[in-house]
Formats: sequence, C-alpha cells, structure tokens
Amino acid sequence: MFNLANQTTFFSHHLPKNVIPRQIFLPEIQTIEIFISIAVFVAIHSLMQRKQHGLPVWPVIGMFPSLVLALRGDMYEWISSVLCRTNGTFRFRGPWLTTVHCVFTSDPRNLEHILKSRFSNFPKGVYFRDTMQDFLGDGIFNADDEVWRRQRKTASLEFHTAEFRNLTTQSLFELVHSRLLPVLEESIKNSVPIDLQDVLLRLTFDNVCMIAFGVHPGCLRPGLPEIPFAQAFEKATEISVLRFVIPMTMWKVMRFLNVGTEKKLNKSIREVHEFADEVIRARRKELSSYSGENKRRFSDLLTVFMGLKDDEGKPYSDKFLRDICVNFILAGRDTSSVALSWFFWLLDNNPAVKDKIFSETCGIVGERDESNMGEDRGSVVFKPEEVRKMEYLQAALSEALRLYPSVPVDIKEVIEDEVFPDGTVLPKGEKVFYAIYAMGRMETIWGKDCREFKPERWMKDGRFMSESAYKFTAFNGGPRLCIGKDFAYYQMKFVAASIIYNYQVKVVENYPVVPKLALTMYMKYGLKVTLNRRTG
Ligand code: HEM
Repeated sequence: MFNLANQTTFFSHHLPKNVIPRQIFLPEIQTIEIFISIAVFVAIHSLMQRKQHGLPVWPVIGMFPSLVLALRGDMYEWISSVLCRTNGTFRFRGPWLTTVHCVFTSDPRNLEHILKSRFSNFPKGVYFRDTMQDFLGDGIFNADDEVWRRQRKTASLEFHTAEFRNLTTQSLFELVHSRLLPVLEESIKNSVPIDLQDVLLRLTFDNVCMIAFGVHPGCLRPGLPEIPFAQAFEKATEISVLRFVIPMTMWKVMRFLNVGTEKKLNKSIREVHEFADEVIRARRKELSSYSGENKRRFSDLLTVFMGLKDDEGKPYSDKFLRDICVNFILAGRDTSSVALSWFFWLLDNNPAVKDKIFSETCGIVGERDESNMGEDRGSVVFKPEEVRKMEYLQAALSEALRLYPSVPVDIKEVIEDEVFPDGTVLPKGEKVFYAIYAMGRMETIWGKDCREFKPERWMKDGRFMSESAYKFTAFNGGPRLCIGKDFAYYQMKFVAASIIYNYQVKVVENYPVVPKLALTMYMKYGLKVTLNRRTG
C-alpha cells in the first residue's frame, strides 16, 4: 500500500548527510499531479489543433513557437508545407496582444481577388508602410492611393519611351561586354571559382542605378571592389525583413534605444540615403548648367521626376526623389540577379536544359547573314530582335522563377471586412501574406511534377506560352503588375544567353545552396561556380 511516511524515509536514506529532509505533503503532490495533467492536456489539445489550423495553437503564445522553429530552418519551405496541409490558406495566430497575426494564402482564386477583383480593398496598408517606412519612405513599393498612382503612371509612361529603352539596352550591352565578360575571363585566367550571384548582383545594381539615377556606381569591374552603397543597401533590405517577424512594439523600442538589429538598420539606411542625396544634389547642379533641349539627354527616372510638380504645383522634394530612386533600385537590383542565380543553379542540375538553351543561341547566331559568319565567339553580341526569339530560354527562366520567385512572399492589408473565394473570413485590418514560393510547390496548381524543373511546361508547339498572373505570380498581377517585367526578361535573357553561349558554367561540388530570409530570394552563401570557355 502507498505509504507517505515510508516514502519520506526512503528519500531521507538517499540524501547526502548534510541535507535536511523536507516533508512532502499530500496536497503538494496533488498540486504537482494536477499541474502535470493540465500541461499534458494543453499540449495534446494544442497539438491536435494542428489538424484543424495547420499548426499547434498554444495558450497565450498561439503559433509563435512554430514560427520561431521555422526561422531557424527554411522559412519558405515551412510556409509551403503548412499551406499544402491546409489546402492553400491558413490563419497564423501569434501571441496575444501582438501584431503577429495574419492569413497566408497560395490559392490562385484568392490571389485574383486580392490583386485584381477587390484591388482597392487590399492596399499595401499601414502595417507594411510602418515596417518599411524608414527604408522605402513614400516610394512606389511602399505607397498606396494617389502617391502610388502618380509614380506608377509616370514610371510606366517613361518605361515605354524610345529614349528609356535605348538607355536600358545600351547600358546593359556595355555592362555585359565591357564588364561582365572581362570579369568572367579574369576568373578563368586565375583559375579561381567565382561567386556568380555576387557578380550578377553587381551587374543589375549598376544597370538599375543607370535607370534610376543615370549614374554608374562601378560595382562590376575586375577585382570586384566592395562598394559601400551596395553593401549598405543589401544590409538594409535584410534587416528590414526581420521587422515582419519581430513584434512591432519590440522593434520600435529597439529603434528608439538604437540597439541590436535596429542600430545596424539605422546605419545602413543612413548610408543609402547619403549616397542618394549626393546623386540628387549633383544632378540638380548639372541640370542647372544645361538649358532647354540639352536636358532631354537625361532619360533616367530621377531627371524625369525632377521635371514634374506635386499637387500644389511645387517641384518634388529631395526626400521624395530619394524615395523614388531607392524603391526602383530595390525593384530592379535584386530581383533579376537572384532569379538568374537560381536559374544557373537549376541548369547545373539539369544539363539537358542547358544544352537546349545553348543550341537555341547557336541556332540564332547561325541564322545571321553571311557577312557576320565566322565571328569570334566572344565578339558575338545578341541583338534585341534575336533575344526576343529565344523562346526556350524564356521558358526556362519562367520555370526558374516559378520555383524560386525573386519575391517569395508579399503582403496586403484588408480595409473593409472581406470573404475570400475559398470562404476564409477576413476582418477589417487583417494582414494577408500571399506565398508566391509556395504556389510553385502546390500540386493543385502545377500538378504532381510541380517540384521538377521542366521548361517544357511553358512551351506549346515550339512557342513560349505565358500563364495567368494569379497562378504564376512572380511578377505580381493586376494594377500593381511589375513595371519592369518586359525589361527584366530582356535583361535576364541577354545576360544568360551571353554567358551560356561563351562558357560552360559548373557549380562547385557540394556547394551549399540555400535561400536567405530577406525581401528578395538571395542564396544565403552565394553561388560559387567555375567557368570554362567554349571553343569552336
Ligand atoms: C526577375 C525580375 C523581376 C521580378 C521577379 C519582379 C517582381 C516584382 C513583384 C513581385 C512586384 C510586386 C511587389 C510588391 O508590390 O510588393 C514588382 C513590382 C515592381 N517592379 Fe518588378 N520584378 C523584376 C524586375 C524588375 C525590374 C528590372 C524593374 C525596374 C527596373 C522592376 C520594377 C518594378 C516596380 C517599379 C514595381 C512596383 C510596381 C507597383 O507597385 O506598382 N522590376 N516586381
């Protein structure tokens, strides 16, 4: 029979001599038992909620433990697995009294609803604006309503002018032939692997600075020098995204005290802004020395916006001009280069696709008239009309973006109570994350082979066939469809074709390739490759 007195004696025999045995009373044991029973019940109940809600829901802290665990691994794969379990939509419940609550979706019907049918009810919203305000200010990515509309209209018009097209293609041509290929040649000469992601980031950074500012920071040149502005820009995007997973009050307090990640963010943003302010000052000075028609020789966005007036008929402030440029750099810098990095990694794993792209480029060069034949391989420059003909390459790039979209997750906020087409109820103020990365991994959207890299799924009768923007959302959709989409395809095709036509690219064996948590889908450790010149 259970005897409490005997139990106490048993314990006292086994205690070191100098420890005075403490009496354990029945009520105390009962309290412990009750406490353990409650804990077990709560744990079982919370874990059982995983079936209904996709994740365990704990009292007070909600699903936060799962998020913390996910942050230590691959966040995008984690979101995808939860969305696959929950048929494409789930509600994330964070700790009580925090802002970490939202809905995740990857259902194309919901995406069409958000991005097109009910566009005005799903702005970027206060939460996104608050989180990104320090870095992006009132620039196009961070703006809604009139502030967004005005920038969108002006930029869209400018992107379609002949001067702008000339500026972008000319700058790209020079970057590839006078910078990229010499840098790649240097790595062959020195027989050292090269970080292709770093090289591509430098290329698109120089290219987009030309588009936004009309200046060339010179990131891509032999020796690959460190450019403080580019480094600060990267740090600022990386740290800004952390604000989405830290409770708002916490990062606001850290910002106020200027400590931890907020201190680093503050420093990086200051450096980005100082660079932009300097360019703006120099441009104003330069423009004031020109008159009339001479001003037309600048077709970058900064100069275009400098010539416009706000609602009150006043020229835009330097701060607003800075925001516009910083946002365009963010839009055009990382997106194409990280997409190209994933593309080259996928080609390394799929040599048959690489061979097909090489054959396509050779076929196009082969169609040139006799006078151009016999050109040295390195001196072949693809013309815009030839780049447009590379349909299989376009399919392969689209397939890479389907699996590794440059913007893996995007966010909107609901203004008025709403119901998604899949029945999910969204109260006013709810934050909605649409998981573009997860969409590429949904069998319900792309079929059983969704995780395979198959450019052929984009080809029909030998021609590239695009997909609905609500199924393939790498470039967003609806009124906020990426302004730079056509240019981005041109840029990626030109760069990819120039590399593949000239070199065999091989990823260094066993090189770790994993995504990094940032606004855009960087490879955490870059992409180390070796190059061999093609001959013949
Ligand atoms: C592979 C390359 C690219 C991809 C995957 C891409 C993707 C996207 C996505 C997903 C958005 C929506 C972002 C949001 O609203 O939160 C977007 C917007 C935008 N993109 Fe791109 N982009 C690419 C290249 C470019 C380039 C090269 C430029 C310009 C030089 C550019 C300019 C813009 C602009 C200005 C917006 C804002 C549109 C708006 O809010 O109205 N993009 N892009």
